[in-house]
Amino acid sequence: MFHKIKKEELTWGESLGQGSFTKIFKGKREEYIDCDSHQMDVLLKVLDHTHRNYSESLFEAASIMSQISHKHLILVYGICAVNKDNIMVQEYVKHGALDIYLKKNKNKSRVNISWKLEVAKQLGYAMNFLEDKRIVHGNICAKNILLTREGDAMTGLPPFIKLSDPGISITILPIEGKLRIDRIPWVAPECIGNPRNLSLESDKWSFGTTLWEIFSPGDLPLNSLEPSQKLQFYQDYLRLPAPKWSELAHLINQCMAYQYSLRPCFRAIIRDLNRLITSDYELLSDLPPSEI
Ligand SMILES: Nc1cnc(-c2cc(N)nc3[nH]ccc23)cn1
Repeated sequence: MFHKIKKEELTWGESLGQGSFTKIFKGKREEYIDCDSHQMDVLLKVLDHTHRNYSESLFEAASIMSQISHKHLILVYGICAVNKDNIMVQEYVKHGALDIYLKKNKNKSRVNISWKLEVAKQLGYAMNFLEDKRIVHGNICAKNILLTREGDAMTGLPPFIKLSDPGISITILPIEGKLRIDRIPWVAPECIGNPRNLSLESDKWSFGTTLWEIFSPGDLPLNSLEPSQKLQFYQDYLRLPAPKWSELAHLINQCMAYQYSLRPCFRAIIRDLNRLITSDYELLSDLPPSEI
């Protein structure tokens, strides 16, 4: 299941904010290797004990990911139980979540089309790895993509991302609450009525929404809609505003097919992303990012 971490190994640092049922802190973990002590930066994800049933879901999701290792998946070191709180100890990823990073670097030349395509392709590799292992993530979105390396266009050094754990699964979120509706348009339509429809196919829908996020200039999809309007969006089989780059729009719409059996596998998605990378998108590159 999980490696048990002693609280004496951990030093608590600054608060980095909070998720739906979690508080996150930067920290350090003292590790002894061959009698030498090593301090490493870690992220401490605390689940407040008032939501104990959510904690099982949080740790179950993370434990699935910690049983596999891939360069584009977050590393979970283990769990530390302190008093009634459960703390997940993860590797610390220097540049944080992609959604914040995209907003902060909206008009920076560094975050150009090839940068975004590279990030999308790396996410595709992580998802293809999970698909091959028949592992459903369940919460693919820019907020759960972490940036290990910003990359440098001058030296041609690409960015490097890691997919974070999915956090609380929508199968746990109560339908009466608006938390599940709030996840529209990331959560696939078939999962709104019955979250147990969460599947490898629903991850493809979320990948499409995340592609849209990566290429939109820091906007959130359907951000202006009320929860009831978000539901209506699915009932009317509507689509997100298409980016001007028609090949990209086509790939996003293929992933976000309402008929889940029509969504492409990640091997095909990676092939299509490679085609976008080699296409003459240079023609687009003189457009401002918001025009893609
Ligand atoms: N596994 C993770 C997850 N998030 C971070 C992170 C890094 C940062 N620079 N600012 C942040 N603000 C919030 C979270 C965070 C780091 N590692």
